[in-house]
Amino acid sequence: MNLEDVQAAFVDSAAVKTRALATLAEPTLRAAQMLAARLRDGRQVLACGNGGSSGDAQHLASELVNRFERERIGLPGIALTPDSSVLTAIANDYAYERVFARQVEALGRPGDVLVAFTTSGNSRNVLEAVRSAQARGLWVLALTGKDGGALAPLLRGGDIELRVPATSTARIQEVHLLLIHTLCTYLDSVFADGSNKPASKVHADVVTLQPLLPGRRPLVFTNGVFDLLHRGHVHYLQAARGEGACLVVGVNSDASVRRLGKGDDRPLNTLEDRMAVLAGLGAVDYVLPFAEDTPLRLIEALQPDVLVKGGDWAPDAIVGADGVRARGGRVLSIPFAHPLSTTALVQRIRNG
Ligand SMILES: O=C(CO)[C@@H](O)[C@H](O)[C@H](O)[C@H](O)COP(=O)(O)O
Ligand SMILES: [Zn+2]
Repeated sequence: MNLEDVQAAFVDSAAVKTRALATLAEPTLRAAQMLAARLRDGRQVLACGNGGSSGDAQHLASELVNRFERERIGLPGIALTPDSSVLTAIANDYAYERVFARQVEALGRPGDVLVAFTTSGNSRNVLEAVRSAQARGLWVLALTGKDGGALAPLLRGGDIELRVPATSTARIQEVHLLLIHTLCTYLDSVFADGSNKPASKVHADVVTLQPLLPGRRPLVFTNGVFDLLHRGHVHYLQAARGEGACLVVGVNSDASVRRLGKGDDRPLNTLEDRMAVLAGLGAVDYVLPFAEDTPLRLIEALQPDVLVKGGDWAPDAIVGADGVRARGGRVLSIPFAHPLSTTALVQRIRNG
């Protein structure tokens, strides 16, 4: 090896990073957002890989538990690679393929994250870990390379693969380290205010909510305008929450409220304000908007176990009822125990 070879290694590494920029910037941001949302929600990160990738798993865990570039709270990151007693026991008593999967089964809880490092996508113990993680309701973030190997087709809808566009294991690993640091920079920005406040209840889209839902079933969904929150609303939302383990409320966007014909000046409160008020209720776990006339898209994406409407809706008239029932779910109409309508309230205020 001469000086030119050394220079070529630098140039090659830089070229791979430049190529990766084109394909990986957007999914890396999405992965960072998912990771932050889960950590905010009290979930933990497990990480695994072989050889250089085992170092990556430990590198990530150390930066989560300790800190990265800014002062922030410690975050729960566990590398599944460094405990030789655990590794040798599992490899000896079961098989080497099981060394990570067994730990995922022992330590992982629904909603946690598995970060799987494999440049080929073919390490069998990493594949087994991914299968175990999926079976337990963990979200999988896979850092791969080459053609994604056998791991890529294993991944499901919500999972994310960051595949480095290169074939050399070393070059792929060099980008994996960049990805680790980029994820950590994002986590710094989220947690550096010293806060460990829980995940925001308000979501702009179902995509950021989805990762927080594993382990939160039966999932209850309801929807409405909630322009001026009154006692009837609060009572029915509490009753709805009582039907399951998690209540998601879909809220009509301002334009979608205007299309309901409640009056030219409605909604009185903006979508942002209406969602913030709902998020303040203990009964409400998550709030997200829908811009269409009906919340059907949200219902199809969330697949609730219980679909609820407040007031005098006949269950059969509730949008999405057929799909929920077809999946074995329940559809309920919860009458307002305190029948106050926002429209009537507005009228009374206007009339003085
Ligand atoms: O660090 C290196 C090569 O740069 C090696 O230790 C490399 O990580 C090992 O060969 C691994 O077993 C490769 O596994 P994988 O990336 O294909 O999952
Ligand atoms: Zn290496």
